[in-house]
Amino acid sequence: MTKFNDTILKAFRGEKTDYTPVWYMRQAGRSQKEYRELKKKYSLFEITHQPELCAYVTRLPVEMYNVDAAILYKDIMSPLPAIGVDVEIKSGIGPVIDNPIASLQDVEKLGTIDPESDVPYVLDTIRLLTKEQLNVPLIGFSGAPFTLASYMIEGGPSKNYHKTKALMYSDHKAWFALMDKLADMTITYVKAQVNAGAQAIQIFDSWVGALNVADYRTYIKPVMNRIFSELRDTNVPLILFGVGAGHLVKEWNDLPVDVIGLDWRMSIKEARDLDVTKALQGNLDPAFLLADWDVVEEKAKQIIDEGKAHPSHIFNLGHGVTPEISPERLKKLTTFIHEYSMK
Ligand SMILES: O=C(O)CCc1c2[nH]c(c1CC(=O)O)Cc1[nH]c(c(CC(=O)O)c1CCC(=O)O)Cc1[nH]c(c(CC(=O)O)c1CCC(=O)O)Cc1[nH]c(c(CCC(=O)O)c1CC(=O)O)C2
Repeated sequence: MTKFNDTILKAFRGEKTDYTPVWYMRQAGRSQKEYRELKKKYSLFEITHQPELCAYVTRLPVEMYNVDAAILYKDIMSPLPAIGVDVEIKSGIGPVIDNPIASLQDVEKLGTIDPESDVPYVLDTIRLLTKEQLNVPLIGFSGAPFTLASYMIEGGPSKNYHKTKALMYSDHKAWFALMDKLADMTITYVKAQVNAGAQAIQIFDSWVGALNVADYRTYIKPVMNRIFSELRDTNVPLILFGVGAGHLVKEWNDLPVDVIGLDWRMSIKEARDLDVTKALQGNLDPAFLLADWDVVEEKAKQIIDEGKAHPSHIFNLGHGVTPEISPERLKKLTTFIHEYSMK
């Protein structure tokens, strides 16, 4: 195995690096033909329950694109069955939950997670990857309470989160009990991933941008503060990411996180102009990867240049790789980022 490359860990910690490190959200799976072949035989949950296979899927993009980190192949829904949520991933729909949360009684029925007995395959995959297979860091992850709750209350993906917000606004007891249960689950689950070997953690609060700043402060910030404060003890870098959450970055900058992940709606410079001091991760709109190469290069240069104005930037997309993006494009982009940022 070649020498371990810890460049991205330095960038996560806010240190200057020789080049801009890069990884892509949803880099595993999606457009790779090796993965698509596997998906004809196995569902996401079937892959994640088999550590050798799951490690293979996690490694594929590292080997194919030469990215600076791996992210464990699994879904933000993966820990939910352990606490009593009947979740299924339906093709063409996404996660579907048969027993949605509607009241405090529903919240009280939720259990707790014991990672070693509930998700041993997740921990075994991490051990396999970090002890034997990878020469770059492995990022573990969890969904955040608001984003997980949105699926648990709506019963599946949503456009407007009306049921979620209705519960949040009208039943404070149920809402805060749910946030606490999901925070406990997240903390225990993430700590287990770190103990198994994960070297950084991303918390996906993908849909929290649906809230305004005042509601974020009232209903979400305290629980996120608790999660990150408790996770600080793990000593691994902590990344927080959300979609359409530019209006929340000042709030995020107050939290004990190391890195803020931006989607493409707010530039790196705009975030810096708001006095965001944390390391920044992002933020090429994945749609660029379907455009002509010179357009991609132009935009990537701008992002790298803006990132370099401050010690630490980690290149990423503004959200996940989509299935139609070609692996060759991602490989070319990675090489370009590495070479251009070294100049
Ligand atoms: O996004 C999709 O693929 C559509 C369905 C969907 C899933 N989870 C979901 C959604 C969105 C929604 O419906 O609200 C719900 C979901 N999963 C996830 C997030 C966080 C985020 O991306 O902002 C979210 C919420 C936000 C979002 O949809 O992007 C995280 C996730 N899913 C997944 C991964 C792992 C990976 O892609 O390597 C990861 C995270 C790690 C990473 O960024 O790499 C994997 C995943 N989830 C899912 C699938 C489809 C499985 C199948 O069809 O059998 C797949 C695999 C694939 O894309 O080929 C199901």
